[in-house]
Amino acid sequence: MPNSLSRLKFINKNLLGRKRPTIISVVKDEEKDQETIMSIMKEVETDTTIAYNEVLEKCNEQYRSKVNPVLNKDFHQMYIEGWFSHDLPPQMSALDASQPWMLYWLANSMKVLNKNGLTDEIKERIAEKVFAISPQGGPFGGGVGQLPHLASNYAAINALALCDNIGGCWDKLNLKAIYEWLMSLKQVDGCFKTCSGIGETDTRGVYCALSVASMLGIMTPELCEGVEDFLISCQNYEGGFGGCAHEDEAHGGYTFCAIASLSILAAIDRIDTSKLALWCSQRQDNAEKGFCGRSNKLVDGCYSFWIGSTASILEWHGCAECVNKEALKEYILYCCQSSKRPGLQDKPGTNPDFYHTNYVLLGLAIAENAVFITSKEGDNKSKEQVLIEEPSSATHFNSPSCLTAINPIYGLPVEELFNFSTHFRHKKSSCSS
Ligand SMILES: CC(C)=CCC/C(C)=C/CC/C(C)=C/COP(=O)(O)OP(=O)(O)O
Ligand SMILES: [Zn+2]
Repeated sequence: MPNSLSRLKFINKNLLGRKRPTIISVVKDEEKDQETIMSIMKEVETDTTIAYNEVLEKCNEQYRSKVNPVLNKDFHQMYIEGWFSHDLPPQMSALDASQPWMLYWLANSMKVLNKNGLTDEIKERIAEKVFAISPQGGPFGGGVGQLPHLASNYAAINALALCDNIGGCWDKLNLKAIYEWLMSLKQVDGCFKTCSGIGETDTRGVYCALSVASMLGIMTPELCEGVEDFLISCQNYEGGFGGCAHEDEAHGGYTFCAIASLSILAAIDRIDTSKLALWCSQRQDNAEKGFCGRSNKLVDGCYSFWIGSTASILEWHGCAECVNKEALKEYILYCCQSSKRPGLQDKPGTNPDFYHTNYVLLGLAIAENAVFITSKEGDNKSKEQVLIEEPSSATHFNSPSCLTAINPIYGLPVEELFNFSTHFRHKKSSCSS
């Protein structure tokens, strides 16, 4: 035993870099049956179990303390208006490479809360800021003088989609430059590098590339070549998707990127949807009620969108409801907002931020606003196409919080997405005629 303990300590310290102490329990030979081992497992206390119990206690405090809370819409709207009308404090300089993200998160949160909430003045300022980053009309980096990046380019295009073509800003986009840049990032295995030369490759990049290309009407067979196969290879034994191929750990964020991309490619039927649905349902626990992003991790409000939209897309494709939307709504209303500070948060006791405000609101909008798509007879359009091209043929059940209807694939309001993509479809057909 002393030998094996010191060997374990050596492996942990030098090979795995773990800081936690190793706990060793001696099991007598006659006790070595399944049950004894199970009970030892339950008794082990680790940083993970301590953190889990602390979070659960904080959630329970919220569930005990309030009676049927509602979404405090005016309060959260104040949060967004406040950030649109003040300079960012110096401690937010860490977000310097995420400027288009901040525009998208804030503008989108406002639209979800109130479809008329963005003033023309704010829309003009958003467009001005986006085109200051790339006066050539894209592709876009995270700020002035920064290299174009798939994630910031995605956020910049989404932010512009929320601006109703103010000042003709949609026509300033350089579709040719964006398309050629996307093609230059393509890799032989079907995914995309996030940035020329130094970028990483995973399902996030694929989603950012396909989302933008499909909205701008610049999807081509060349752009999509090998993408489906790459995405399919990211589904692992758990049923969810990792960021990379072949058994990378399944994670809510990467799973959303894969499933939304496969949905854009109308290729959902090429994956194991039942296993994915089961994995999604395993992300939700009866106790906390919200979703976690991966096995044995903590509940977090942003997965209300990453997992919630994955579940919605699966439902469109005939899977039974695999998450408990009522429980999720409770988590959001009880645990992701506080009466002390406006904005939405990850979990009780954390601070609200732009990212969580957007994704918690999107998660609530999707959970409350079921969208059913009915294809017309003889119509060979995919459900995704129907929703983008003819949102009026989708039925929306009004949400109790009266939130704007959201397209789960794009994380944008159905109406704005329709107007934006229609603009580019018309442009394309008038150029080719
Ligand atoms: C459109 C686009 C680019 C989407 C990105 C989606 C994505 C990958 C989201 C994951 C974000 C996240 C909270 C990671 C945290 O990992 P963690 O280890 O801190 O959190 P965990 O403990 O919840 O896993
Ligand atoms: Zn989060």
